[in-house]
Order: sequence, then C-alpha cells, then structure tokens
Amino acid sequence: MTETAKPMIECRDVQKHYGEYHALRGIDLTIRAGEFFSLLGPSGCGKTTLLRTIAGFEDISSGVVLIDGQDMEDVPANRRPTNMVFQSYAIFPHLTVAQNVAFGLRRDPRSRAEKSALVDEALAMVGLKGFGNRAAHALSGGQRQRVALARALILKPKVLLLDEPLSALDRKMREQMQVELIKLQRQVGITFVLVTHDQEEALVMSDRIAVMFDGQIAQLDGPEALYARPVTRRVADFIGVMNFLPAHILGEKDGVTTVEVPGLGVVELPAHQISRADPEDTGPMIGFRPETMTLVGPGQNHTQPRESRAIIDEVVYYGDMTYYDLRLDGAAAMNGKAQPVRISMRNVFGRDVQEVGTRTRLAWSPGSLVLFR
Ligand SMILES: Nc1ncnc2c1ncn2[C@@H]1O[C@H](COP(=O)(O)OP(=O)(O)OP(=O)(O)O)[C@@H](O)[C@H]1O
Repeated sequence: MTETAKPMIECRDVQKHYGEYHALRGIDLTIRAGEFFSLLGPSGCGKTTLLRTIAGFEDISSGVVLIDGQDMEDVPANRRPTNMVFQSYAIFPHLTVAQNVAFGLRRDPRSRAEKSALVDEALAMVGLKGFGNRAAHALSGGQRQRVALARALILKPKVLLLDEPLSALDRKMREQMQVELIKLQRQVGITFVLVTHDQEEALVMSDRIAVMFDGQIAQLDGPEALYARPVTRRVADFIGVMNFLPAHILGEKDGVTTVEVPGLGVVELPAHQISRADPEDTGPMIGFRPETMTLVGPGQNHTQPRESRAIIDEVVYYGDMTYYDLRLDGAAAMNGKAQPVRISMRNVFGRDVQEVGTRTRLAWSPGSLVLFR
C-alpha cells in the first residue's frame, strides 16, 4: 500500500438521518486501494452506520459514495464490489465447513468442480486447509471466524467490510486473529475496512484510522500520528491514556507558545505540539503519555532535558511493565482551590520497581508534551 494508491472508497459529504436523529454529519473520506482502514469510535458514534452505507445496506440521506470510481447511488448491496463479515459470524451450524464457505458462491454460475476448487483455495487462505468436511458446530470461535472470512473472500471482492469481527473472541484468540487478519490482508491485497471500538485493535491493525465522534470524523491519520499528535483533547483521551494538567499561557512569540504547568514548570512549545481543546474543556491543558516520563531512582542518571519531583501514591506491577500513580510537587489551582497534581506513568521492564510513599525524580522532555487550547 503506497501513498499514491488509487482511491477505492470515496465519501463526499455523506449525511444520514434516522428520522430526527442525525447519525452521519458530513463524512468526507478517501480509502485507498489495498489499504487496511479502520473506523474507530465510541458506541453510537456512527461507525457501523457508515460501514453499512458503504455496503449498501443503508441509503444515505445526501452526499456521494463512490467505490472504485463508480457512484453507488443506484447500486444495491448485492451488486456492489464489497462483502461483509459480521461480529456474529452467521455460520450455519448444521452445514459443513465447505458448505458454509460455498454459500458465498450461491449465485455463481460456475460448475461444481470449479466451486469446490475455489472453496479449497479459500480455506487454505484462512489456514483451514483440510477442514472442509468438519461440521461447523464443532469449530472454535476463532475457526468459525475464519470460515466467515473464507466465505466473504471466496468471490474476491474489491473491498472487505468487517463489523467488529473479533469482539466475540477471548483476548488471546483476538490477538492471534489480529495478526492473522493483517497477514491475510497483505496476502490478498484487498481493501479492508474494519469497524472497531477497541483503540488498541485499530492501532495494531490499520494503515490509517478515522476516529469518529457524534457522526463526524475527528481525525484521520496513521496510528503513530494519531497516538503522538492527537488533534483534539477528546481524540487524545480516546486513544490510549494521556495525563492532562492545567496550563497557564504566559505568551506567544514567533510561533512558540510559553506555558506554565504546575509540577512541570515553564515550557516552550512549537506550533506542531499544539492541538485543539474541546468545547467542554475549561481552559488550556497540557497532555502527555504515561510512558514518556521516566522514574529516576536515587543515584541514577538520565539523559532527559528536564526533571520534576513526585511522591509515589500507587504501584501496579504487570510483569512486563509497572504502572505508577504519582503526585507531582507543585499545586494546581482548579475551581479556585489548590489541588494535588496527579499523574500516571508506566516504566517498562528493566527498571527497579519503586515503593509507595517514596519520593522520586521524574525525567522528561518538553518534546513529548501537547498543548490543548
Ligand atoms: N435503524 C436505525 N434507526 C434509528 N436510529 C438508528 C438506527 N441505526 C442506528 N441508529 C442510531 O444511530 C447512531 C449511530 O449508530 P451506529 O450503530 O452507527 O453506532 P456505532 O458507532 O456503530 O455504535 P456501536 O459500536 O454501539 O455499534 C446511534 O445513536 C443509533 O442509535
């Protein structure tokens, strides 16, 4: 998948009303051919509605949907070059695996022998070679999901639409299927559009992600950009964990904003570290990810430009990492009262675990801060 790949799906000012309810509020987006694209957002944000309008299961109220350059306005779902995989697999338990997969060919005019060869090919593609004669009800959740994938891929659609396909699986199986789906997508080269409310799943799997709130796209970016440079405080809060501290703006000069932050002191931030606040925010805020600060034990050295001090309130040991709740030195005036400045952070395996109640140093860099204003 390259930057210059041709557009596969284009939505232009797509609006969807359910009676009074405005579910999609002007969706503009281009999904490229061969891309693994995710629609991510909280429950009710409209991601499933958007997927279903691409599939043709829902009519749009206004706007345009193009697939592979063709306007889909009068094209019913079964004539679109798309196929859909649902959360609830829709596997027929009384049929064999092969019969379930062949269901994807029910309207195909090919001979039995040709269809049988296609079924074998599709099963091999999803790692179920030799499973054709098994009864579908005797499969594990992960295997059923593979059958559903094979059935959706057997006609080689241009676009595969996936509606929370892994959410019924347990954590371990889900992580395994995530990796397999990525491999499968690279192998077949088909455009995948995944709907998920799981930010980790979206970050792991996608070339690009559209984060949706309230029927609108808040940010469309690659995983790294979304994580490091969320355009609004709400996006930052939804993707992973971010600490927020109130910030006092001291001044602006030559594109650099100077702020004072309780516990951190005075910092200067260039324009690319400045994002937007949300309407419900009460004032400017500084945000940073928990892993961007490092605990420095007594006598230890570090190479970060800045240092703060804090007391450890809570330690949660996870094996591969340790989470800390800390109280920074310095008080934040919030609602007119002095409040302790609390943050959370995590250190990866390999550093000493420090105990609750310990006074500690924290090393950090202004480059990992984002100002929301
Ligand atoms: N057929 C319908 N009639 C009326 N309202 C609907 C209909 N389908 C969806 N909605 C509403 O539109 C909004 C968006 O629904 P949608 O299913 O797209 O959300 P979602 O982001 O996929 O959420 P979830 O993760 O819970 O499925 C919701 O508030 C939902 O109640």
